[in-house]
Amino acid sequence: MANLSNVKLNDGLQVPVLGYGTGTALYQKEAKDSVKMAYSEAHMHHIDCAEMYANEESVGQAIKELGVKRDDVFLTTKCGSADPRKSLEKSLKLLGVDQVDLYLIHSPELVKETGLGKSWQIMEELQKEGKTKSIGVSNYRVSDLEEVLKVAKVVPSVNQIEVHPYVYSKAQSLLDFCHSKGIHIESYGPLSTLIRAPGGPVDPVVKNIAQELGATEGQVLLKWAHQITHGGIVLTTSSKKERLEEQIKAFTEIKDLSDEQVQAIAEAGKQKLHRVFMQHMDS
Ligand SMILES: NC(=O)c1ccc[n+]([C@@H]2O[C@H](COP(=O)([O-])OP(=O)(O)OC[C@H]3O[C@@H](n4cnc5c(N)ncnc54)[C@H](O)[C@@H]3O)[C@@H](O)[C@H]2O)c1
Ligand SMILES: OCCc1c[nH]c2ccccc12
Repeated sequence: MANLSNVKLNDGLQVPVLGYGTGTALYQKEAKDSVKMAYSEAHMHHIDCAEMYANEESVGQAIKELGVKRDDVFLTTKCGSADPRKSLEKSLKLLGVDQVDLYLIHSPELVKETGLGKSWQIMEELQKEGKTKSIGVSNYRVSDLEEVLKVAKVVPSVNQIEVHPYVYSKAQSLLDFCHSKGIHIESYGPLSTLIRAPGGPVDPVVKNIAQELGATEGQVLLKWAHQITHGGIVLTTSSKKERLEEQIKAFTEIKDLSDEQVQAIAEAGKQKLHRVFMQHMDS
C-alpha cells in the first residue's frame, strides 16, 4: 500500500493527511483494539484523541501494546477544561507518553473564564516546555482567532472544525481567514452528508463524481474536505478494517477532484444547512 502523504504545518511539523478519530463512534468506548487495528492493518498512524472522549488510557494501552517507536505515531489530544496545563498533564499520564505531537483547545467555550488570550499563552508555555510539539485550536470562529492572535507569539498551527458540504456556506469565511493566516484546517465529520443527513441535494452530485472517478461516495467526500480546505488534514473513523482501507485509498489511489467537481459539491451543499457538532459555530 502506498504511503499517506503529510501536510506541513506553519511550524514545520509534518502531519499525515488522514487521521483516525477516537471521538464520535468510539466516544467513551474502549479504543484499544480499534486503534491497534487501525495502526497495524490500515496504516492509520495519526490518531486524534481528546480528554473529553474519555478513552485516552485505552489509546495509550494500544500504543504500548503495538510496541511502536514514539516517532512512528502522530498523536493529537485536546484540552477539555478551562486549564490547558492541568488537562495536558493528565492526558500525558493517561496516554503514557512524555509529549504529544499536537495539542488543541477543544472549544473556545471551555476557556471563556480563563480568557482566550490567557489560555493561548499557557499553550505557548506548554509547547516551550516540550510537552507538545505543536499547538492549535478547535471549533474557533474568526472572532475567537482574532482574540488569540492579538496576544499570540505562536500562530495556532491548526483549527480543527466540522467540514462537509452542509456547513460549507457557514464555514467559507473561516476557511478563508485561516488560509490567510497560515492556520491549517483539520476537517472532522467529513462523511456527514452521506451518513448523518442522507437524501439531500449533495447526494446525487457526489454519486455522479464517484462514478466519474471510479471512487466510492465516501472517498469523494474525504477528498472534497481535503481540497476545499486548501490541502487540509481530514479526520474520519471506523472500527471496520475494510472501511479504513477505503478511506486511506482516497489519498493514495484516487485522483484529485477537478476544480469544477469541488465547486459542484460546494454549490449543492449551500442548499442545505446541517451542523452536527458545536452549535456555537453558527453564533
Ligand atoms: N474537535 C471536535 O469538536 C470534533 C468533533 C467531532 C469529531 N472530531 C474528531 O474527528 C473524528 C472523525 O469525526 P467523525 O466521526 O464525525 O467523521 P466522519 O464524518 O468521517 O464519520 C465517521 C463515521 O462514519 C462511519 N463510516 C465510515 N465510513 C463509512 C462508509 N463508507 N459508509 C457509512 N458509514 C461510514 C464510521 O463508522 C464512523 O462512525 C472523530 O472521531 C474525532 O476524533 C472532533
Ligand atoms: O469532539 C467533539 C465531539 C465529541 C465527540 N465525542 C465527544 C464527547 C464529549 C464531548 C464532545 C464530543
